[in-house]
Amino acid sequence: MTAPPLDVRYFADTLPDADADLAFLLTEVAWDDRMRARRTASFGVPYNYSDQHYDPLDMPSRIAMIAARAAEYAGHSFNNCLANRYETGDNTMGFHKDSYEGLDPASAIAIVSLGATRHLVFRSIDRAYRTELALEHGSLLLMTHKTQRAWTHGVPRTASAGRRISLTFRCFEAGESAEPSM
Ligand SMILES: O=C(O)CCC(=O)C(=O)O
Ligand SMILES: [Fe+2]
Repeated sequence: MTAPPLDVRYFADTLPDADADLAFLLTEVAWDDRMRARRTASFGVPYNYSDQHYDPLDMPSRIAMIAARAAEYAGHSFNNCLANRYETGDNTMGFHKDSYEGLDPASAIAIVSLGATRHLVFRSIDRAYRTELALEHGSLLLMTHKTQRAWTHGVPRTASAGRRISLTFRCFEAGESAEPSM
């Protein structure tokens, strides 16, 4: 048996001003407390994520600049940013596949990381294979649709990890999420 291809690309040090980006996100964002495992926020087109609905919200210019940066690496633009705030190593994300419902199937999903390094663990759908990537401050990871079909991913608990924020960028087709708000 061989592991399915893990179609991801990792880039270190992609942001010119990562420390200021982190400071901005910590202080200027209205974080949502509806999820138990971590806090979230959504910018751009409306989004239904993990059973929660997020209304449309203009991207602040600092986030729009990071989206533009991610677009340079991905080769296409992004119109939603779902931010995750992990206050300590006890904040986690369980294994899941990112849904491509409403997304351009040819687009990538980008994860920009700020703050403490956390590991993104990938597990093949048949659970036979496991691999992980350290997501460092200022890094960018691109994942394709193919990756979501063959692997799940998650951010496990990490003893004594410091604060981390991830910005996940998605490209919804026609600027609309799968289930537009009424
Ligand atoms: O925080 C991370 O790096 C993982 C984010 C993620 O997988 C997601 O938002 O779907
Ligand atoms: Fe994900």
